[in-house]
Amino acid sequence: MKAKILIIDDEENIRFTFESFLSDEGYDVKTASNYHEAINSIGTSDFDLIFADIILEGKTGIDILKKVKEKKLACPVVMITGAPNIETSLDALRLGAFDYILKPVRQETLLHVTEKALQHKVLVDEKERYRSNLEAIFSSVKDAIVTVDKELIVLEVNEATKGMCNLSRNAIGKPFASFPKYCNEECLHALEKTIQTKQPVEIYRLECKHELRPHQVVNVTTYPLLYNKSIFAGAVLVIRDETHLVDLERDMKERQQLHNIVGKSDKMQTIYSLIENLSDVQTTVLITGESGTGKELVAEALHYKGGRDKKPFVRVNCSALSENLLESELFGHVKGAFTGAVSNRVGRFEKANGGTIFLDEIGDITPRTQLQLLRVLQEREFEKVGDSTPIKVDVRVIAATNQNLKEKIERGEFRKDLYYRLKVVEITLPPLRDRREDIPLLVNFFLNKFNKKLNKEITGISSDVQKIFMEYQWPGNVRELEHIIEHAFVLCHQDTITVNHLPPDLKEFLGQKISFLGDMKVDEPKAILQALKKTSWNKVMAAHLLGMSRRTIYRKIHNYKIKMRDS
Ligand SMILES: Nc1ncnc2c1ncn2[C@@H]1O[C@H](COP(=O)(O)OP(=O)(O)OP(=O)(O)O)[C@@H](O)[C@H]1O
Repeated sequence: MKAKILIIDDEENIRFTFESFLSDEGYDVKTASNYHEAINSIGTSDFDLIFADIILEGKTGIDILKKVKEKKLACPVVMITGAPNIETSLDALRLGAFDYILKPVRQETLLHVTEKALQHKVLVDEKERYRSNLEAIFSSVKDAIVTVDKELIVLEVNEATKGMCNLSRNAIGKPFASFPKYCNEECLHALEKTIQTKQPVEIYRLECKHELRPHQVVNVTTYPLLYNKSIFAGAVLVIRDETHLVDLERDMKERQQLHNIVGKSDKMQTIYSLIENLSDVQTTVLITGESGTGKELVAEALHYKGGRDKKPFVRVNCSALSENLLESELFGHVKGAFTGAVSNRVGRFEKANGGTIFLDEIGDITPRTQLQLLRVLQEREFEKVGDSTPIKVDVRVIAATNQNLKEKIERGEFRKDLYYRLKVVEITLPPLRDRREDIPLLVNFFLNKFNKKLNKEITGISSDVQKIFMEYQWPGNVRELEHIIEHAFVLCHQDTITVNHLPPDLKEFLGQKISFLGDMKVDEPKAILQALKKTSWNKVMAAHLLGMSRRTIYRKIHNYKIKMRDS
């Protein structure tokens, strides 16, 4: 764009000469013959440079200069002056004029000054842009920022500091230490340390004990303030409010449920955080864990807590179908693709477009399906059975298995490349016996569920039942607990579930435990042997039945020289 220049002079020949010299050089030139005309032009147009005669019928070029400064315009002003007025021109320089040129004006001088002034304007504009960007950042960030000089005098304070520390811009120019801070002043000490050592200081999760914001927790950082990258000039204090995050973490720690998953143990808190971190990213997730631990619930939570929740969640049980049927179920088929394919069929991948496909029991798929799946994961496209047209889909894949896929890989039954594609992130659900503290919560959850479903008013379980639940091994995990409570609901016609309402297995468990403990007093090796036989030689379960620790049973088996079935 052409630079815009204004010439202000009451002498027509000067205006004419300047205009023709500068227009010839490609500048956009306007002229004004007196002060009022000039002020009018300045008010209506943005100039990159102004030439103003020192003497202007009743006014001076200095008046023009003052007006430009008053309006905070960035354009340089060059004075045009005759020899007797040099003094005035020097005054003008002191007042901020960029330069002056002497009459009679030579063309080269004019062009040279013009070029210099315009270059200067470019630099000033650049600096101003930089400054206003910084200012915008400084005032818009949510962190409180304070800068101080080496004497701890406040140089700058941003908006956020008012809310967090009750410190406003009135503090500028005054000692930082002189303000009532209503807090433990740890930030002041951090600043003092940075001033002394010229090193940054970081305080993580500081409770500032602020009288006006009693729960406030902040991260405090101080940095040395360097001019020209090396001259130490003071320090910057940055305070980040972490209160919300700390509250959130506290809530998460006490969380008892996420979506339909129930549990408050630490193990479940870890699972909840994983789900929340993964719900909005599109990575493939492999969910592992014993049968009945809630893998499908986790898959649903990942889908419904993320951005795909309005799109379909499609579940496929990979073990329920033969290879051919599974293939057509997953990818669809066209009419006539095989005997029985009487019409076109849309596959589950296509149905899940935009949403999530949950491939349950992934460990059971055949090598051919494994290969097809690998291709979908790699290329996000597949073909229907009996058709060669590739179909592109945007589907998030979540897979689950209760099998040990690594062992399957070693046995050559599962593709390693597919395993790694599926297991971008793995969520491993703990068995119920490893999070027994969740059992009472789960029991309540299922009591509520079945009271509603079966229209009953059962309020709790007896202490014997509670004891059994807390000690039983739960090989079927939460599903088994749910079924046992459902079973008890059918038999129970009072307000409390007792041992009589439990299935025979569990009643037996209690009986065994009592009789073993009785035997123990008489003949310990016999009781251990019996417990081992009852539990199919599972030492951990036998120890449990006998109420001893795993280490104790190992030691006693060794001391009594009890022969294990297969040793
Ligand atoms: N943490 C939990 N909170 C509430 N219910 C649960 C929880 N875990 C499992 N369940 C319940 O247990 C049953 C089994 O859960 P789910 O089908 O998700 O387990 P799974 O690990 O996928 O089992 P499988 O490997 O046999 O497919 C469901 O009825 C589910 O609602």
